[in-house]
Amino acid sequence: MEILYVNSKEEGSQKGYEMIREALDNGAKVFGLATGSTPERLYEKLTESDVDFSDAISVNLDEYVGLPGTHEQSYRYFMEQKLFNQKPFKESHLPDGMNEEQAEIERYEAVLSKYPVDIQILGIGHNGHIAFNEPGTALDSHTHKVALTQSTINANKRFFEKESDVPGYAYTMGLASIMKAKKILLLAFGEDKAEAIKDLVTATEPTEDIPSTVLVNHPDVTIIVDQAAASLIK
Ligand SMILES: N[C@@H]1[C@@H](O)[C@H](O)[C@@H](COP(=O)(O)O)O[C@@H]1O
Repeated sequence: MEILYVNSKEEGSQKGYEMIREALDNGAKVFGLATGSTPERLYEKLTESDVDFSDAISVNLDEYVGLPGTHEQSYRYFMEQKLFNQKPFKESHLPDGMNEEQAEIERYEAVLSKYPVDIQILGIGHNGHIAFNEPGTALDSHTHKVALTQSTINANKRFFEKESDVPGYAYTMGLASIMKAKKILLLAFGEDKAEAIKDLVTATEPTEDIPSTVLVNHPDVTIIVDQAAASLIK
């Protein structure tokens, strides 16, 4: 696990941008994408550049259950606004929050088998969740439906008018699905991520209590942290 210390979100987003470009230049075809505030600046940098994803495929980590892709808080809508409208991919895949559970799990697993991820961008939740894999998720999990924890609902309610509007469930790639990516790039910015980063980088083996620790066994993980997120490990 390589840790890249940067001074700011801006510098970290620039580094992330460079790594994505490098992957593309080196022939990466499938990009695993994440939502949330963490990769926003990185996506902005991609949209401002001359990068061309028209031969590439994107697959996203997760989606809220019950929100159609046209809903402003859906992750599909987020990706369209932040990246896809400006930089279209040949195909962009996200879980479909409106599809029935079993059908959606099967459909998305087929997508992931068809398109193995070359480079996966990840953020991290306060409780160490990655994608929507909450503490207690099996380390060998694949795409599944998850009940969001109160901690995650609290963190995400800022995007909704009121807390009761936050969906209680999501479809998410599992921890084993994420581990299949050839390369993983986890970004964390801000003091509120310091605890989660400490839990991750001090872990010696994976534990279900802290989903991010599954990454300890991945051969190619880079973590980009700003000073605030690194404040408990430096
Ligand atoms: N499902 C997403 C995660 O993929 C994301 O990493 C996390 C952190 O979000 P933020 O980057 O806004 O802190 O939030 C959500 O729960």
